[in-house]
Amino acid sequence: EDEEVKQSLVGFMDKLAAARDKSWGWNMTSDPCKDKWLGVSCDSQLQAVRKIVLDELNLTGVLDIASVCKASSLSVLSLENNNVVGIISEEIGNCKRLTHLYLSGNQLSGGLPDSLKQLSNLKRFEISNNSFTGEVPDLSRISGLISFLVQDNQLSGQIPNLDFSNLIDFNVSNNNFSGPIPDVKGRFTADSFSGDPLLCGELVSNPCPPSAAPEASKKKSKKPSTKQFLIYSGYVLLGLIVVLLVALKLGSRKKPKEKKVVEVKKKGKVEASTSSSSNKTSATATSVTSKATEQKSEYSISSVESGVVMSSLVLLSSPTAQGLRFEDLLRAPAELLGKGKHGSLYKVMLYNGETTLAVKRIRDWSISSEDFKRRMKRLDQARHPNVLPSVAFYCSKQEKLLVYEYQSNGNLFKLLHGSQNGQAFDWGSRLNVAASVSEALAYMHEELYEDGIAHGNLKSTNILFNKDMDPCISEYGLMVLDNIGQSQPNSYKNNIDLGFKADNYSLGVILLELLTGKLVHNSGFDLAQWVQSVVREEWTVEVFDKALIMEGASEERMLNLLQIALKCINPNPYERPSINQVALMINTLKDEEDRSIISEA
Ligand SMILES: Nc1ncnc2c1ncn2[C@@H]1O[C@H](COP(=O)(O)OP(=O)(O)OP(=O)(O)O)[C@@H](O)[C@H]1O
Repeated sequence: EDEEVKQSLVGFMDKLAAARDKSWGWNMTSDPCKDKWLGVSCDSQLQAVRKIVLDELNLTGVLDIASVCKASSLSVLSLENNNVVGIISEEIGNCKRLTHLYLSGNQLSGGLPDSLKQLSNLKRFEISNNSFTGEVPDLSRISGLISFLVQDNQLSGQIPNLDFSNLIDFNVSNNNFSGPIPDVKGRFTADSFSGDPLLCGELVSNPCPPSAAPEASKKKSKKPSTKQFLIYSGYVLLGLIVVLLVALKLGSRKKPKEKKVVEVKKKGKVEASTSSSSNKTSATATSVTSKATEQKSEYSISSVESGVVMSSLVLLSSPTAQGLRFEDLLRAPAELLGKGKHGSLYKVMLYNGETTLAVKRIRDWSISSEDFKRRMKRLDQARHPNVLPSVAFYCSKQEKLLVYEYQSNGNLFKLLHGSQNGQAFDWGSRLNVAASVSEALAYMHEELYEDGIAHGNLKSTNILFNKDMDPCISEYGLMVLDNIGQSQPNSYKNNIDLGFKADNYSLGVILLELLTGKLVHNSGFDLAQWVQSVVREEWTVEVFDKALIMEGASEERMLNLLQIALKCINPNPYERPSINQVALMINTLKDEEDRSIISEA
């Protein structure tokens, strides 16, 4: 770990247990990951602290959230059944990757910070048996929450607005909650609400007074209306500022731009010199020459060649693209990374290597410019932390360019099949990838179903690792219809539903890759067929990657994941489960895995 993070962690432990056994580690002369501090688990790739589990250790000190959240990769914090005092401070919002917070059975107090609602990855929130007071912040936007246990505190206000169809554990009993019990979709019984005398509803056999609901909604509707008014005025103001800025920018750029087009026209072609040995294409300013013999930059556009004024680069909402101009892309040194059936991918270094982008050039995509633009803008709205967004795009009749941030940590294919510099890709990390990818895909499917935009080309080379080594699905929605047929031979190209079901199949194949460590296709070998035949012969355990067996990964959970994968690759698309179901099943498995690690620790 980073020295600074280490220092914060030691500070966190100093406050929890000033006098502690030396054998725990937790000091500046050792490393939390390499020297295995008590209760600490690390990410095998990043060597960064992922889990801190310090249950039942008689800790009597103060909880220092600010320090522990300096470990930015922290996903699990568990201090159950100690005697820790203090509060959950606002800095909890810095624990961006936190998925599991277990603080039940302590003497924590104070209100719950508003920043809790920023923890978009949170799955389990368990703080029962403490002395928390006040209202619970609005957690309705944390879509992945599956456990919410806050019983035996002094929380008040209305029951928080959660997605009850997603929750597996829920308990608000023995608090001071009041008002009507929401529709829990038949998933929870009266036990979850007992000991809150001010609650009303059928479940607790305490009918709500007829005035209660309208009163509550009256009160509610009054508050948001002022709030909404402020929000809307904010939007209008923001809109005006943006329009003004754009107008100013356009005004200031107009003249030089016209000049540039004339310049390009005069010079004829935009040229680039290509170094044949390294695939490197450099299209620097000096290479803009009129020599007809030289090759055109791979991603320079035909409209320039034919002298037609080019349409400009459309910048999307990512800050990376701010100020990016099409000319910048044309002039920057570029390296060809891959050339597929439908397009090529370039690594482009801008501003002396300050920014590195990946530019996908797609040819022959029979989509109208309008549809393409609409699609790109729609994709820009559907954002998920595990989906790589496009930062800009360019569209002409002949070709489309899509610009992404370059991810330097490689892709899932390389991690599984390439040389890993001796680093193991362990079962926990594989399950993590499966859970994150399936969740992200489920989110995108839900957001984009109405628009009929599936991924269309999901495979392990399209799962990239970002700087935190979190998996990110790339090239979502660049579906060239042929590709659906490629990943799933029986699909009917024009049917949107089948497009989504094809993603499902592709996800199943990725799960098989994670489980077997084998290539999807290899000189006549077909992974899906092979796994199905081995399972038919009842030699199921034979399919698993030897590295996983050696590591002692749970056979039961590997078998469960295999069952999920087999459901996804069902030859009948309509019998495949939805990605939402798949994500839920994988997350339950991951939770079991996390639980087992916590109980082992
Ligand atoms: N934004 C990115 N940052 C870094 N590497 C990327 C990025 N996007 C793609 N890559 C990598 O570049 C290589 C080439 O990508 P490309 O998309 O051309 O090929 P592919 O994924 O194998 O095939 P397809 O054309 O079917 O998508 C792949 O190894 C891919 O993982």
